[in-house]
Amino acid sequence: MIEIHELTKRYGEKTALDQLTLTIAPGQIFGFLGHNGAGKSTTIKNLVSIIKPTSGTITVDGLDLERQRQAVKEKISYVPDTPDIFLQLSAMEYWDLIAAAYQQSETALEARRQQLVALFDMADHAEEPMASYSHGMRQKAILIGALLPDPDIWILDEPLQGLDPQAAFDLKNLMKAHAAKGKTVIFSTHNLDTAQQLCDRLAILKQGQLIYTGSVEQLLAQHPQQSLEAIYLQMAGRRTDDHLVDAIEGEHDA
Ligand SMILES: Nc1ncnc2c1ncn2[C@@H]1O[C@H](COP(=O)(O)OP(=O)(O)OP(=O)(O)O)[C@@H](O)[C@H]1O
Repeated sequence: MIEIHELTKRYGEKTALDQLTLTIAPGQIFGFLGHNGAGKSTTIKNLVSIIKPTSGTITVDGLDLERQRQAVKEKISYVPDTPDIFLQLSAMEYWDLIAAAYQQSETALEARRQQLVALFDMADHAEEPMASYSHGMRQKAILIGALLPDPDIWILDEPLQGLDPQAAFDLKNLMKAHAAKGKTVIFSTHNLDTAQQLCDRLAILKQGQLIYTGSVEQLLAQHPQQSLEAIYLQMAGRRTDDHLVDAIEGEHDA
């Protein structure tokens, strides 16, 4: 169980996250939605303790993230919002680095690595430097590294970004299987279809504030006859009409 209590993050005068309070139970796929700059990555970076909150607390299975950071980190794997890291390493060197950080059986890690490499079709590229990879290949290499130790909580910042349809399909199935085992998957996305397909619960953020938390089904039931896209755009406070598009492109058929 993850409990976020009144989490606030300020950058100078800018409040990126404002008193966020949320509970995320095990056995769920939990999605963060929000426009650019809404505070999704800020929430995620606090959860994986890459940044420190200005105020507020996070506990994971009763452990306080601030005071018991190492114990919490061992429960979590993280995919950052950009895969452009450790580019001088080959994927194999990067995975070795990750594996060494976890106190797990080498045989089990190696078996899981081989399965993930086969699934994401990365065997032919594993020895090449990640600098030579396409965006999607880097994303796959980072994903394999994050999923290798298989901790209870996966925290994935826009994990489907840049993946080909096969890899996206496989990752979505891995996420569902992890949650079905009673574990936790937290991710952010801009893709509403993906959110609808995957999320047991979602949180919608707007300018650092939580404006909705609940299931997609509950949200749709509160707004009968409307698509998730229309509901989301209204809640996030943006236009759903076309007058700015028309101003650029002229009248068009929808
Ligand atoms: N290091 C930083 N310094 C100053 N402001 C920051 C910093 N990181 C984020 N912000 C600001 O905090 C706010 C929230 O940013 P965040 O990256 O969490 O948004 P996001 O919802 O993940 O957006 P996106 O969908 O574009 O990735 C934005 O206004 C952003 O400009």
